[in-house]
Amino acid sequence: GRRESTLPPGPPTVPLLGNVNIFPKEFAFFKFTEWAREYGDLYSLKIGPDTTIVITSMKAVKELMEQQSSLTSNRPKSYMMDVTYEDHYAAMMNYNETWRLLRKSMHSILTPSGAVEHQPIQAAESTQLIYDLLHSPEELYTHIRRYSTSVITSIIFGKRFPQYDCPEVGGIFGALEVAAAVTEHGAHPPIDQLPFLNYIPERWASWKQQAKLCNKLLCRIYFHLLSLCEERIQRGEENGCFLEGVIENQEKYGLTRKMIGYLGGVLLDGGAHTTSAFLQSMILCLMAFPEAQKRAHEELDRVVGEGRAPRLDDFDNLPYCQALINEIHRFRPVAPLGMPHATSKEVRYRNYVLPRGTVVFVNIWGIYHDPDVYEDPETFNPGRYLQNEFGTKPGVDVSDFRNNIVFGNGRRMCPGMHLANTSLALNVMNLLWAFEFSPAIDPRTGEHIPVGLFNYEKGSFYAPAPFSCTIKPRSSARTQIIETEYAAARTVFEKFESREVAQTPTVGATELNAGMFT
Ligand code: HEM
Repeated sequence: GRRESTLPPGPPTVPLLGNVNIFPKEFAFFKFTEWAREYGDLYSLKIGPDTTIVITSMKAVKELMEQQSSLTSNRPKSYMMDVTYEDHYAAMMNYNETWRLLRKSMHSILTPSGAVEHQPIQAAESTQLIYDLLHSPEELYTHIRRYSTSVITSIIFGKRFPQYDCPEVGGIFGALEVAAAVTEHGAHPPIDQLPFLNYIPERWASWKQQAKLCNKLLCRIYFHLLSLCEERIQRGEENGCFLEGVIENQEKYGLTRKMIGYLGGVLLDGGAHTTSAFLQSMILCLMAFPEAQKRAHEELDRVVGEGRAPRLDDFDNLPYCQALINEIHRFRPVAPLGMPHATSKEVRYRNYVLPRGTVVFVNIWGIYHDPDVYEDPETFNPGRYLQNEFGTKPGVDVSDFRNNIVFGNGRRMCPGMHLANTSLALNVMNLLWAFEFSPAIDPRTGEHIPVGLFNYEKGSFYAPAPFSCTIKPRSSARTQIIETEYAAARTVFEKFESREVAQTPTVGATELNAGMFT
């Protein structure tokens, strides 16, 4: 547990455990940020004999995660991930030949030109989102979840979900929440660093039961969706989804059926929760900072007007909406600690030596909330991104900055980034063009319910806990247009709603309701 002299500094250690006793159990980025202010932009934590480093500056991200990306692109060994994904995450996602083949197979979603093919379903789903909000605004939270799940399952598996109460959608989110909770760092004992913990029998080791159950829940969903895709191919009813291309090239890529199911699953996990967390945070910010909402409304009125709905090509002419997206990423990043990387060999950086297997966190929260870099970082102010591209204070050296840090770094950069950017642009435009969002009124007091800017769920992703909100359409002309656009979107939906034979699984409601994870 003792810190080697060749490591960056960090909090004092205790014998054997190192820093295990002070490793935060939830919302680790808050503590990581406090430590960054004390120990600097590169510090280390000892987790038993293993080393973790935390990076909290754009300069160190560039020098270590990008310029030395060939050494810092592994994923840490993780018992929870191995059980949850039956070893497939490690097999597919470690930086090896399989990973390279998979990245190749992801071409149709990875590249900007490939992602363009999926825009029609993204636009149609976004239309359904505003249609749903028009008709049942009180279900905001579940409408956003339906949207983000349906758009990703359509693109990846070719199957859409028109309602939230399809058994799959609730199941997907239930399972993803469980997965995010059980795989959160600090949420369970450090089994990877202290392997003797693995000898604890399952009946006393709640984390073992949770990982197994999580695997069961996720598997049912992934392979159910894969069967639907396979059936469609057999019927000759392909709809251009991502997995059709993978199945067609299965031999070329050397993938088993199980790997294909997990590949789809990993993309689903990566895409559903993130997009919905972003949109929910956006609505919280719009309620809490009405001035920002007003400016976005004014810009949309000027550029789009109320005679038609926004189109994707409007986005280039909407600098304030672009700034709003950057500010939401900064203010409430969906993955405040990204996803941890690990070093594949010994790495030398500054005057330090980081051993092979060092876990590396990029503390996105700490970078984006640094008062030396951002004026008043705890205030939501999209305008900062109009003053300069990176929203920084005057005089800050921005030579190492980039705005897509929220999507990760180096060779592991998020493969869904282009799809996500399209989704965010479409929804920011549509939601703000169509509605005004304000805090809900407490029926007992008649007062506004305060906006819970820190009322967020635990887990690897930072997503708001369910909240209420008043949503008003901005004009009857817009209401009319939403109805017409939704009717037109039906033609896009049809091919993602083909008849099915595969039985819908019971997606773990019993286990979830059994309160095993509460
Ligand atoms: C707002 C939206 C999103 C955000 C903020 C986001 C963020 C991230 C981050 C921070 C990582 C870790 C990168 C790293 O390790 O350096 C990641 C990885 C990943 N993302 Fe996203 N993501 C988003 C949307 C999506 C979408 C739509 C998809 C699917 C189409 C997706 C699929 C994935 C996958 C599969 C990985 C793991 C890649 C690997 O391990 O090599 N993400 N994402």
